[in-house]
Amino acid sequence: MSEGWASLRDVTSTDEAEGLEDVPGDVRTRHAELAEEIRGHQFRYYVLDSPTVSDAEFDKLLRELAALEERHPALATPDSPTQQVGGTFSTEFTAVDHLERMLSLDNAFNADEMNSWFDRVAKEVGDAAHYLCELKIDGLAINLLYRDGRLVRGLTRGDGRTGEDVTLNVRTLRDVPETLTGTDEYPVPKLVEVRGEVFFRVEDFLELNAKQAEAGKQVYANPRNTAAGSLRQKDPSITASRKLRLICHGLGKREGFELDRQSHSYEALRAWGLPVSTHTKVLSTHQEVNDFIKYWEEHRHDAEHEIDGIVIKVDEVPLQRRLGTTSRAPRWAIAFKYPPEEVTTKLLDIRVNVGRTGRVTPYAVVEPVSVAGSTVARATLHNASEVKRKGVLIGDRIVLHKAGDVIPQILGPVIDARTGDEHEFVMPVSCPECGTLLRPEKEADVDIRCPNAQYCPGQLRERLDYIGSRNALDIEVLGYESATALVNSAVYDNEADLFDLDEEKLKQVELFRTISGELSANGVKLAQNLREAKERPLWRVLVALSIRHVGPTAARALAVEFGSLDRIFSATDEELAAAEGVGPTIATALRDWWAVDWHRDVVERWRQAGVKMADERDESVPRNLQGLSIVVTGTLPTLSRDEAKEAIIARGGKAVGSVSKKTSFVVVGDSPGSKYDKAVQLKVPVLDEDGFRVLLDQGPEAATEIATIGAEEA
Ligand SMILES: NC(=O)c1ccc[n+]([C@@H]2O[C@H](COP(=O)([O-])OP(=O)(O)OC[C@H]3O[C@@H](n4cnc5c(N)ncnc54)[C@H](O)[C@@H]3O)[C@@H](O)[C@H]2O)c1
Ligand SMILES: [Zn+2]
Repeated sequence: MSEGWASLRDVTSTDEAEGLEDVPGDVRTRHAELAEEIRGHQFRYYVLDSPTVSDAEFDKLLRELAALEERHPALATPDSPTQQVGGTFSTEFTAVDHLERMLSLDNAFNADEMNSWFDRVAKEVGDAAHYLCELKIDGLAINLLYRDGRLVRGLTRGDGRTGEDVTLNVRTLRDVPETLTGTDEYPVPKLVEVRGEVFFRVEDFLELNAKQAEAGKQVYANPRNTAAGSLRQKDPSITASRKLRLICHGLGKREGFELDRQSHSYEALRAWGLPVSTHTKVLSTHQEVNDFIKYWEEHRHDAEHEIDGIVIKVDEVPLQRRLGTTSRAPRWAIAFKYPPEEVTTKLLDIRVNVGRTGRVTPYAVVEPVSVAGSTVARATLHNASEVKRKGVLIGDRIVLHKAGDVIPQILGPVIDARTGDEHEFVMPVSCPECGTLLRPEKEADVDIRCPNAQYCPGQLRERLDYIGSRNALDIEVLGYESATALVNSAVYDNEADLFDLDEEKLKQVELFRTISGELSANGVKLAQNLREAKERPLWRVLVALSIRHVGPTAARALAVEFGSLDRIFSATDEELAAAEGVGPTIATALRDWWAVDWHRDVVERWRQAGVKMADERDESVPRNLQGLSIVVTGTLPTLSRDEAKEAIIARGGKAVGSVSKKTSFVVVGDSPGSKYDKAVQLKVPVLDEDGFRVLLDQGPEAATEIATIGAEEA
């Protein structure tokens, strides 16, 4: 069990005899410094809505403090941040006392800490508890006081005893009713303090930022702090202009009614006309709770708002009373916190990279940092103007964001952490790989490129690496390392040479040679792979040519429509435009590409080497999926994802990537993830592989009959 967590709850019941004067001086100093630093962060977070460290770093400081106090319990005086509800209040607002204290929550960061909490609950009240599991909304806490069903006050949490009066602001939220309704079962109460969270839905936050950007204003860094800043406005009309939302998750002082389950109080809240979460569940076993935690960790971004964890509460109010509270948090609840998605780290350098199409993009090298469960050392910056827009300097402390599998992103600098030693990034004027002067392709382009496509080693390497990728010819041995070695060797000048690489030639490349001068196992494999790759379907060959805008989707469409490379390159603009998903941009790109001499030479040399440049069209395949959009997700039992897509396109359908109302069918295999959930939510017909085969063979009507829709399937 973690020490920090234990101390948060155990300090009051300890019987250690050490007094404050017995604590070594250096420990006392460290404790005082740490406490001071924490208070500073709390002030910036709660009062200024502008923290300078990430939540994860803040939590780490708090835990360090708690660990000191566990070793030296005398340090845990009532004014220590470990013993208090975190906040404070600003003089901008009138300070008003809560009728009943607002508390914080204790945290669990892993399964062990969760188990310790379960054990503790069981020890106090036996195993009888039900667990109310909720999303931990990343917003700011609010306390609404209703007297005889009328809203009389809205307070921020403040220090838990006293909050800031934000009644006028709260009144502008459309989720906050002025008067409560009631039902027979839950009549309007005489008095109730309602606790909830004010937040931005992700969608609304992005919209707000889009508007800011459009108006040329600074975008907001994160929804939580923006929500806090939006609510705590002197001018309520500003609050009113933001789409702030509310979800209620508890009660404070109450008069004139009694409820024996926390979950019943949510029914009451709903009956009174207050919003509660639809994701809440009452569960009875530890396993179920752990599954809930795990489920939401994987589906963290499926909620309409940001979440930073799960809150687990003992549902029975009498048991809650028996468990009681510490000075800062209830013992009957715990917050399971997920790994942070936002951290701060140091921006060590900004370098540039030359891409497959010559685009030169800056990227950030950062001090390695753990975020969203993986270690990040690099982040993309897209282009020079983005570096400017973000306002980051080399040497800055920066805020880094990473969600799930998405590429890490720099949000901006921590201005207050600047020392004066930082310096501006300057975009190079010439290509770092070949020295050619960089320039935008067209005057208005933000991107600058190396125009030396035929000889730039950077571009050659990136293109060759791409040729080997799963998107293109799918050649296992042809990865970044092989591509680099080939480009640096005498046997490869450009793509034209690719299919001439046989055993003899590969033996001349150091990477593919053993110490005794033989061809290595990888070399043998590469030669073999290249021979096999000559038989790949047309769309893969087309992708391998690295024509701008012609990725797998467009290439598949072109292959189905025209059947051969010759026909694609000799098609008129009208003919190209008639192909599903092929627009004028792609038509122009194809034409521009073909106009370059050495490009045509590549095609010619590949042809001579025996690369198949046409698909045999199987006329027996019916075009029975025309006009349909089909999503394939998860692992199908026998078909690969690519095979499934090819089958769809061959029949005139569209294989699309994301589920929307316009999707005709969603084909799901094992572990389908959020696309399946979305299909259920939007009531899009869902097929398994068998159903998919019916769709391919017999068409949409037959498939609709056997599809499952919405909640029909468990
Ligand atoms: N970055 C900084 O400088 C800085 C400074 C201070 C605090 N913080 C961050 O603020 C948080 C600490 O604040 P805290 O004391 O409010 O603790 P907390 O946010 O960990 O938990 C308590 C709060 O969770 C909220 N909550 C959300 N969903 C809930 C639900 N379903 N049920 C019950 N409560 C729910 C409540 O408003 C409650 O007050 C930490 O995440 C900490 O990192 C950061
Ligand atoms: Zn170059």
